[in-house]
Amino acid sequence: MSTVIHFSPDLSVWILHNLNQGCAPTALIQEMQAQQMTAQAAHAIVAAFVTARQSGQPPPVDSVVIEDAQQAPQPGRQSAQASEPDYVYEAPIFHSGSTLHTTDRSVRIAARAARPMLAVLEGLLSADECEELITLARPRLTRSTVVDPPTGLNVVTGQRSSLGMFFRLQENGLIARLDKRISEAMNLPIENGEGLQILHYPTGAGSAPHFDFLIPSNAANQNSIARSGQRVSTMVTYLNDVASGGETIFPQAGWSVSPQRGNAVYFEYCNSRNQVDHGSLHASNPVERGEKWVATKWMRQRRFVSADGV
Ligand SMILES: O=C(O)CCC(=O)C(=O)O
Ligand SMILES: [Fe+2]
Repeated sequence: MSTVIHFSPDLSVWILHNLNQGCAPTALIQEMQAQQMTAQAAHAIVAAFVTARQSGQPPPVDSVVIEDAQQAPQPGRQSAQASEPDYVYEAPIFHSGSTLHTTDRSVRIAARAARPMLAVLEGLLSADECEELITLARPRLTRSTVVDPPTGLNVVTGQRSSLGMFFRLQENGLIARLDKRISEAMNLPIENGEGLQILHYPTGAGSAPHFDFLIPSNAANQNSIARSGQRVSTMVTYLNDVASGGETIFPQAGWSVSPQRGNAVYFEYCNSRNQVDHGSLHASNPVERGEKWVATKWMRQRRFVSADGV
């Protein structure tokens, strides 16, 4: 199910003007909320404009479509939507400080943001580890054909789509070492992690804006949430340098993270009240030149148990 949010030409002109002036998207969202628009509608509209700008696409004309999972306001439901509590930013799960120390590697935190909570890590993986992951994953890649916005999985746009595969948790020595290091960096137990996912984006491929958390109203997610709890955080590690394009973008934060081999972007989006942060919306810009490889780790609230019980 999806909902169309219409907006006026005046609003469109206002958003474009302010973005061109360098206004922060969050400031626009706040102003729209001050004008009685719901947080969800304001987020969705501004995110659509920012995403279009960052990916060189034309801006939306007079409407945006959002999934019910994003809890879109519908005409006549404004008051119900307005009363929905905003996401409460609690103390991050993530480490504080400018360097984090895992068992076998110290990793520098190059930058961080609070809302959404995200951080850029330098040198989480060595160049050799990145190469080894690509070598092991390459023969096992399958096309990411599932386009499923409610789950945030494998959502691919562009003329070509990405290819992906999953390693089983600790399936060999290298993966065990990396599962341990990445879980330490994410400050959660190794068993809360889903198996490491490798994605390969050929030239032209990217991913559409999506959330990584599971949408509880989606029947397909309910069993998974019952088994392992919600997803709470993501670590995307870049396995190669991309000649041009392929940035991970966070439209609502106005952030764009360049893919650089061994570096990673971390973000979290679920608090102890089980609220999920719609500010964690993100996408991969299409790869303009070269190719892009990433390793993604998703963490759950509890030990991860897959559909087949392992
Ligand atoms: O490739 C990226 O930059 C983002 C990957 C991503 O969003 C995901 O794996 O969920
Ligand atoms: Fe994602």
